[in-house]
Amino acid sequence: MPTVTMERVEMFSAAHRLNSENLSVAENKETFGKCNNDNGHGHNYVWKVKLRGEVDPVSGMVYDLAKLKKEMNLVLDTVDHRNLDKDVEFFKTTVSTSENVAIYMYQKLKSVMSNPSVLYKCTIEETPKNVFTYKGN
Ligand SMILES: Nc1nc2c(c(=O)[nH]1)N=C([C@H](O)[C@H](O)COP(=O)(O)OP(=O)(O)OP(=O)(O)O)CN2
Ligand SMILES: [Zn+2]
Repeated sequence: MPTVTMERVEMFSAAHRLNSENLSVAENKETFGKCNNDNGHGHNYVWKVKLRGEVDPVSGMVYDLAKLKKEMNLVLDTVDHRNLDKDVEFFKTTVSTSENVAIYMYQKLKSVMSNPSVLYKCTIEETPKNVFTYKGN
């Protein structure tokens, strides 16, 4: 059967602070600079989910978009209008860089998808200039 990729894009707003519990106060300042500011800062993140799979001959779809929308919303609810470091368990022990946000969103989505085998990659655009992609490996 022909293989097709499909992509859905969502946005969310969240606050965070780059700080590692494995670094001293001075090392955190040195490593993360302004992003280590005590009171944090925020982003309007863009989240792109790409699926890849065979087109089902009956439905004509790789994956039902209505289903994907619901599943992505379950993940968005955990981060949108949140403080990532304080509200999301994953980031209590993992620095909230966009590399790790991409990993979190990928793993969380995979855990709620009815057919996770078609999940190809998740991309996080922290700003239009800073873009991060995780493919699950
Ligand atoms: N590898 C990473 N480096 C940095 C990350 C990250 O997630 N991964 N994040 C940050 C900060 O959190 C911050 O989001 C950077 O944003 P911003 O200051 O807007 O980015 P730039 O400095 O590139 O923007 P300019 O417009 O060029 O000033 C930092 N590093
Ligand atoms: Zn940031």
